[in-house]
Amino acid sequence: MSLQNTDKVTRREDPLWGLLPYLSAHRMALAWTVLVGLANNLALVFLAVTGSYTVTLALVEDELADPGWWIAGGAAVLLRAILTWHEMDISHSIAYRVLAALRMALFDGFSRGVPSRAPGQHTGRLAATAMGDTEKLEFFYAHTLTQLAGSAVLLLGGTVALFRIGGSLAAGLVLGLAALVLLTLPWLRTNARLGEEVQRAKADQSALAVDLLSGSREILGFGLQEHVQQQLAAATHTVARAERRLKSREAASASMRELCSLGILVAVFLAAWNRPGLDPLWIPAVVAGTLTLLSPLMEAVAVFTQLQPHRASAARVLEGISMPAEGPVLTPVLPFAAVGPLGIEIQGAGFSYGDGTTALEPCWLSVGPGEHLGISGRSGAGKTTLARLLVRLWSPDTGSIKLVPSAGESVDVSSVDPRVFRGLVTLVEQDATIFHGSLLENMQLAVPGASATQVQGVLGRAGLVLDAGRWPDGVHTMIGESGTSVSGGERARIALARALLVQPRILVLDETTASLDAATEAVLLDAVAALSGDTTVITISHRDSTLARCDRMVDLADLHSSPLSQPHRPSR
Ligand SMILES: Nc1ncnc2c1ncn2[C@@H]1O[C@H](COP(=O)(O)OP(=O)(O)OP(=O)(O)O)[C@@H](O)[C@H]1O
Repeated sequence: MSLQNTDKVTRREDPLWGLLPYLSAHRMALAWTVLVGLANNLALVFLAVTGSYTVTLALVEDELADPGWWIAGGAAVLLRAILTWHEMDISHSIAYRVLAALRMALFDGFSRGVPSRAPGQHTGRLAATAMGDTEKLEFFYAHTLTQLAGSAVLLLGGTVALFRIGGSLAAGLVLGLAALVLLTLPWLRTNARLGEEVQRAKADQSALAVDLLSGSREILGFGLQEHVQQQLAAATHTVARAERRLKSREAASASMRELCSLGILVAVFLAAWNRPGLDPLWIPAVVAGTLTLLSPLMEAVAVFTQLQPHRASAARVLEGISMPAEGPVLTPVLPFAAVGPLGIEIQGAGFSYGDGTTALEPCWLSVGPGEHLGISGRSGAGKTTLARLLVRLWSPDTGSIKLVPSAGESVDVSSVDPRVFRGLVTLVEQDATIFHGSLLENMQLAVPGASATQVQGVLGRAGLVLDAGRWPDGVHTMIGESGTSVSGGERARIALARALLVQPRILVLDETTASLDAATEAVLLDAVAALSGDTTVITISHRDSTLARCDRMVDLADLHSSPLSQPHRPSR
């Protein structure tokens, strides 16, 4: 699942093309940018030609050009002013749209595929892809692609125009550009390697920054500040060194391009000079026009030398976007609108992680609608894995998990519309994430639009009373990133309240109360017990005291045989 492993993406297609379908909504805007850029470049070429001609005429012949030339020149200046402003305006707007489209598709992919948390996967690298790679590609699609398309048209138009003046002039341009491409080719591989080195160094730096920020307590606790500073300095140095090498290479490439530009200009000048029948007054205009034409063409060649790092960025983004869902939805999606509590039927469900580790041996279990079941088991038996299968974060490799309504057909969890399913089954884990923001904002993640009164009510049911001393702004009190300002007990109550707000039919609690003292746990268990009958509850815990109030208790180790041969344990 690692984003560094690009094998999963189909390599038959260039990843830069592969991302285009995600931008298809903006294709008209992109095409318009190409047209505007092209018109702007043409206006510049026209301005250079008319300007040079009128100046040459005045200097050499001591004669003012016809008013038509001045009017055309003035119109070109005006047109360029308008087009430059418009180009800047639309290219910024399209850049933001491209960035938003790529990031939305990427975060969709991450949210589908990231729950597996494979060992090679790192939040810092995912962040580097979401921030750095997408920005690089935003520039590519919003500016570079349009620039390349415009340059191709300019090259064609310029060659035809020069050819009409004389074949040797066009030959000077084409041969000069061909020489530049030939000189550039051997550098491509090294440029690509250097570009990728920079991206890799930045991704490593991002991963390190995430690790250091999340481990700040350990850093202080173990007195590792100096070590951390050295690590950061080394990572920064690696990025700087890679960037320096890339920049020097780019500077050398730029010098080579300028040399070739000069060669082309000299060739065009000599060809024009030797062109019989060409009025010498037009020679500076031809050279000026060619010079203006060359600037975007040279930039296009420069872009070509830097395509490979863009390709690598596109491959990483495409891989993120194409992450396979860990809990895919089976088609057809079945209508499921059962009322009342839901039971669960687990039939031989087993699961292995991508690295082949068997996390859960096939197991069988029936939970009746409205039942409160407790599951215990040794550490590493697969309890958390089972909880995540129940809420469809992942899909079982073997067997099935079905929702059982009080009346009507059972339905495989994978066939239920994801939006419907999220309202039916909710999981609360021990380390439930609290997001940066206020208490209310955290609660509204579960139910957007939930009112302050609703939130207060549900917090009260979970045993969290918002007294003014501790919660000065009530539900609007900020609780900080990862819930920095809340205690373990408060975090557990907030997480439970957030789940209760959804009013799920099935509530799965995975060690939710594990870090709480007996009194705090009792409050939470009371809130859970009050659900009995309306909501099916599955409580996973090591502690017998936590499971004591369940209707029935099972040990995960006993579930690996079919229901008939499972050992019988007395109900409460
Ligand atoms: N992302 C992962 N990749 C590979 N193996 C994993 C991953 N997560 C868990 N495992 C392994 O799967 C097995 C089951 O893990 P799980 O967390 O489900 O057990 P558990 O019963 O909840 O354990 P505990 O009671 O200690 O929390 C363990 O052997 C664990 O090492």
